[in-house]
Amino acid sequence: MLSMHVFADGAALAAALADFVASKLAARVARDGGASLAVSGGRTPTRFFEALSARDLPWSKIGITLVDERWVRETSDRSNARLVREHLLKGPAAAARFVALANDAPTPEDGLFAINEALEDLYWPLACAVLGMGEDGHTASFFPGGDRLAEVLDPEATLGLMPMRAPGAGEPRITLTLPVLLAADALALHIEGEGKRPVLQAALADGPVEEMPVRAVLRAPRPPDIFWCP
Ligand SMILES: O=C1O[C@H](COP(=O)(O)O)[C@@H](O)[C@H](O)[C@H]1O
Repeated sequence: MLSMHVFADGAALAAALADFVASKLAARVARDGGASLAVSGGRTPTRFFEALSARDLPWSKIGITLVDERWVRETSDRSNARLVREHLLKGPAAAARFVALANDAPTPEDGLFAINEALEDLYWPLACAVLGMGEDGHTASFFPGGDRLAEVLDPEATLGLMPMRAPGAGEPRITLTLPVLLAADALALHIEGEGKRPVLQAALADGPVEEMPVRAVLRAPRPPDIFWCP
């Protein structure tokens, strides 16, 4: 059953999504002594990151990583890690442990082993994953036409992290796979802007997952909470 949370504006959405994520993190820290969060990049999450960074949480017990990354240096304004460092890992949240999904290796394939090793230090499964959605219906780096789309969407995928290349993706990518995301205690889908309203409507309608890969999470047995504002 889908839960749709609709807000008048991005500030109200950011505050509510920060509360949602903070509650999931706090619950896992209370239960396990630590918790992990995976966040998306792109343009949408900035306000949410700022709101979450100010929440009163035991940040030193919290690990943060990304849902997906573009294979670029952190100096690039296309870097999702850069967005996290500038807008989330500040104030109290600076005490969190951050594992980036890109490194200096020339390709995602070359860098994968080291990233997987670093990810082992986080608490699994994730307490929460926050997804975004592109206007082409991608989420994470599950792109229409992606060269490894079938593998990342495979519910039995044994790898948690995979490279991805796609015509609409720009740079080579790296992404958490669907089973890792669906194993999270809670999943949120964060969508802002009138331009994405028809995209979400189309994604919620019938049609192949390969055309709009965000359908893979919308049709999951435990679908995400959707946080939407115009
Ligand atoms: O490329 C990406 O795009 C999506 C959506 O980004 P937005 O700019 O439309 O908010 C994002 O969720 C993903 O993490 C990012 O790598």
